[in-house]
Order: sequence, then structure tokens, then C-alpha cells
Amino acid sequence: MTSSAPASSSLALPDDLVGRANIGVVGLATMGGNLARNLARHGSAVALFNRSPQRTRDLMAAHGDEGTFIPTESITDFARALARPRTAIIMVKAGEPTDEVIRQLTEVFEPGDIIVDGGNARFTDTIRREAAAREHGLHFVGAGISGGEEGALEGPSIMPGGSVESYETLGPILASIAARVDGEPCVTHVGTDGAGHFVKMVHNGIEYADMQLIGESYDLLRRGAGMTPAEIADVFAAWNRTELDSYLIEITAEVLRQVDAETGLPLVDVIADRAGMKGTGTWTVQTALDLATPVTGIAEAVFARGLSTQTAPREAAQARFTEAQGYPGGTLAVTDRAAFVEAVRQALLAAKLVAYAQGFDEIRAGAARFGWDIDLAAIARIWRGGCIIRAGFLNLIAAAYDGDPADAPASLVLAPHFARLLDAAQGAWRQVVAHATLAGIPVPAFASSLAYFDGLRSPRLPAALVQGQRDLFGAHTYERTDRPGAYHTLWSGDRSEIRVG
Ligand SMILES: NC(=O)C1=CN([C@@H]2O[C@H](COP(=O)(O)OP(=O)(O)OC[C@H]3O[C@@H](n4cnc5c(N)ncnc54)[C@H](OP(=O)(O)O)[C@@H]3O)[C@@H](O)[C@H]2O)C=CC1
Ligand SMILES: O=C(CO)[C@H](O)[C@H](O)COP(=O)(O)O
Repeated sequence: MTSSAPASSSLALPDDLVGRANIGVVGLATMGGNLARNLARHGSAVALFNRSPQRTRDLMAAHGDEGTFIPTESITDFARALARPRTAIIMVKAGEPTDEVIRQLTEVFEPGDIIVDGGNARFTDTIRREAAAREHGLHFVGAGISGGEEGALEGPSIMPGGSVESYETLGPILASIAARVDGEPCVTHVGTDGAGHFVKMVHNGIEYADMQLIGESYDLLRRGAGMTPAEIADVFAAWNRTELDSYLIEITAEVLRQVDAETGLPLVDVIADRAGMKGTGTWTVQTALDLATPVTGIAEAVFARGLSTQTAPREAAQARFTEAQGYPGGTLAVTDRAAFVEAVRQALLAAKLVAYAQGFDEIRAGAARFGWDIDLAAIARIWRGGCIIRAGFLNLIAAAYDGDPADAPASLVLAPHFARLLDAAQGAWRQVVAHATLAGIPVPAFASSLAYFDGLRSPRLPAALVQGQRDLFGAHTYERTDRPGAYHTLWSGDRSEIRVG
């Protein structure tokens, strides 16, 4: 440990510690504290700064012996502790607190220095911040970091966006602390300015969809088939040894096995059924709407969390639309439990594939809109470890996107391996959605992903009728199937057609 600050008082940085740190962390709460420890354990000399100095002191008291730390209690000393180019990772609350810290660093940093925001920032904020930092000659890197508390310490998946030049300094440091899969660090230079936070946003959107699909699977097995949480935990543990192998499936088994010490009931039965969210899923959907890219599974997951918190209408509807009134009561007549469990597994696999396909489509659309050159195979590879959506089948996604982007499948569902997966699963997927609907078990993510898939497959969509309606009430024009151009029917006149473009 290198510690200049005693446990309880603030002192200026001794001269021998000036320029000693190769990296610094500002914000030492759950994520920042663990990231600093991870950096120190991997050989970095880490300057520390937190708005409330007690947090820095606590970190030093508990973990100061894990590596080389240089604790500081002013932003000026923090900057003095850093070797050039100074490199600082901000891990504070997203939004205004991040802007506040950037302002402070901008005052003490010099041209060529690097500010990394590792928080869950909105990518548009990152684009703005990068442009402002550039005016001061600073590099600004928006780095999505996933893996939660444990990942920050043991190895997260890291999605940095910023200048290529800054990545020369930053890349090796991030590679030293990232999770590793097959010997490869789960970090890649995603693109310029907001690219990293854009990709992290979509990661979180996929996380929402995956969790919702797992939740719907649980509901089908629990209410539909009358299984206990412990039995369903065994099902998820078994699924984790199939193509569904993933962190979220693994932790689902753990949650379902947990018993509440106070009541002796399964913990899942005493947790209020109101899901929280911090906003990244919502941003994913808002952005997808702007890009006109359907992310239906993610959108349904966000809305399902919203619905879960609508206590008053839920209670009123529960009282009004009862079984006594002729509504289905949420149970299924399951005669062959093993076959039903397998059908739900197949449906989950198919719908999960659609969620990932939609997420990757959004990244592709975002890259085209914002001018980023994003390697989709590399993104799949860095999501294989460290992050919340890590999953065995990301290897297959990476393989589908490997090679010349011009040869990439138009949608992941069309990659040969995944198309065969859908060939095998689509029957079960339809059965599950149909039975759930008849039984009154809500499966919004299963159903919307199936509708999306059928939309992709349909030779004709009712969009043709929508165009006709738009032309009738607003002269919005339409294209024809048989020749180029834009056309309008004179609906209020003689109903002849004119070419308008
Ligand atoms: N928690 C998680 O699982 C994950 C979090 N993230 C992101 O990482 C970032 C850090 O998350 P987490 O560790 O959970 O901490 P929090 O989001 O709870 O933020 C707490 C930290 O922010 C600092 N802070 C708050 N306001 C200010 C301010 N105005 N000026 C300076 N510092 C301020 C706090 O300082 P003080 O001690 O003085 O209050 C503290 O260090 C967030 O952006 C979060 O979205 C990303 C992935 C996963
Ligand atoms: O970023 C994360 C993982 O990568 C967090 O786990 C995520 O922010 C959780 O989001 P929410 O609170 O909205 O469910």
C-alpha cells in the first residue's frame, strides 16, 4: 500500500507521490471502489478521490493493502498524483453528478489527458461531453461497464467509446481488469464518442428482455403448470446445461431456491411484484423509436415493469375481471409436464434469439446514424464474459457476424445456425403463446417476439393498407409494387391516380 493520507485527516500530497499513479478513480461507491481494487490488483498504481473523503478512507482501511493506492482528498492532489497523460475513470451517479466531476477534472487536467466516464450515461450526453472535452484538448471516453459489484472487482465487460489515440493508453489498462473468455479480454474499442455508451445501453435493453422472458417462463411453469419454486429452480439449473447456458438463467435458479428466513416461504413469494428500473431499458426503446428499429421484446419488458408498478388499476382489474365473471384463471391443463417444460424452453430460446437479434439491429442502425464503425462480432465476444447478459450462445452470435460486414446476415435469425434453431422451436413457441393466451397468463415478450418473427416472414404486410389510409386522409402518397415513384389517388375527386414524385 502507498498511503499519504492518514485515516482521519486531509493532507496535501507529498512530493514523492506526485505523478506516481498511472490511473485514477473518482467515485468510490460500489462500482468505483471495486474497480479501483481490481486495477490495483492488476498492477496499476491507482489515485483515489471521492467527494466525501470518508469513503476514500474506508476503502483504504479495508483494502489499502491489496495494491498501490494513492488516496487524495482534493481534486488538485488527485491530478498531481497522476502520471501523464493523466487518466481518470469517473464512477459517480449518472447525470448532473457526472457533469460536475467532469467540470472539476477539466480545471485541473491538461491537453492530452484522458477522462473516462464508466457510469451508465446516456450516449447523447457522452457525445456532448466528448465534444466539450475536445475543445479543451482533452480526450473523453464513454465506457459502458457491466457486471455489477462483483464484475467490477473480478472482471467486467467493458465497452469504451472515444478517440483511437486515447485507447492506446487506456486499452491495455482496461484489458488488464476485464473478464477473460478463451484468453481474450472482454473489452474492445467500440467506436468514437458515444458508441460505447450506446452499446452498453443496448446491452441493458437486452438484459431487460432476457429477464422478462425468463419471468414469463417462470410464470408459465408456476401458475400454468402448478410447479413449486424449488421444482422450477431445478428446471432452470437443467436449462443452464443446454443452449440457454447463461448468467441470468443461473441466477434465476439461485433466486428460486432461496427461502425467506422469517416466514419459511420461498423468497420469490414474499418479494413484492413491482419491478424497478433506472432508465437504460427505457433509453434503448426511445432510441429504437427514433431509429425506427423494432425492439419489441425490449419494449414489452420495459412496459411489463411499468405495468407491475400500477398498483391501483391492477387491484381494480383483479377485482372486476374474475374467474367468476368468466375470465381464465391462469392455469393450464398440463398432462405431460416434461413435454411442457421442454416447450417452454424452446419458446424461451426462440424469443431470446429475437431479443438479441433486435438489439444487434439497433446497434447496427445506431452505428449508421451516428457514423460509428462498430464490429458486431467483437461486441458479441466482449459480452461472453463479465456482463449480466453473458451467455454461451454469444459465441454463435460472434460467429454469425464474423467476417466481411457485407456478408453479415440481414437479421441474426437468418444466420444458418439460428434459422435451424427456429425451425425446431417455432412449433413449441406458438403452442406456448396460444395456451398462455387462452389461460390468461400474460406473455408479452413471448408473444411480441413471435409476432415480430412472423412479421419478418410475411410475404405481404398490412402496411399496404396503412399507406392507403394515410394517402386518403392526408395525401401522404404511396409507392406501387409494379413501378417506381410516389403516387396519390385523388380520393375527393374522380379517384384517378397521379404520380407525384
Ligand atoms: N451498481 C451497479 O450495479 C452498476 C452501476 N453502474 C453505474 O456506475 C456508476 C456508479 O454506480 P454505483 O457505484 O452504484 O454508485 P452510485 O450510482 O450510487 O453513486 C455513488 C457515487 O457517486 C458520487 N456522487 C454522487 N453525486 C456526486 C456529485 N454531485 N459530485 C461528486 N460525486 C458524486 C458519490 O459520492 P459520495 O460518496 O460523496 O456521495 C459516490 O461516490 C453509476 O453511473 C451507475 O449507473 C454501472 C454498472 C452497474
Ligand atoms: O448496468 C447494469 C448492468 O450492466 C445494471 O445492472 C442495470 O443498470 C440494472 O438496471 P435496472 O436498475 O434498470 O434494472
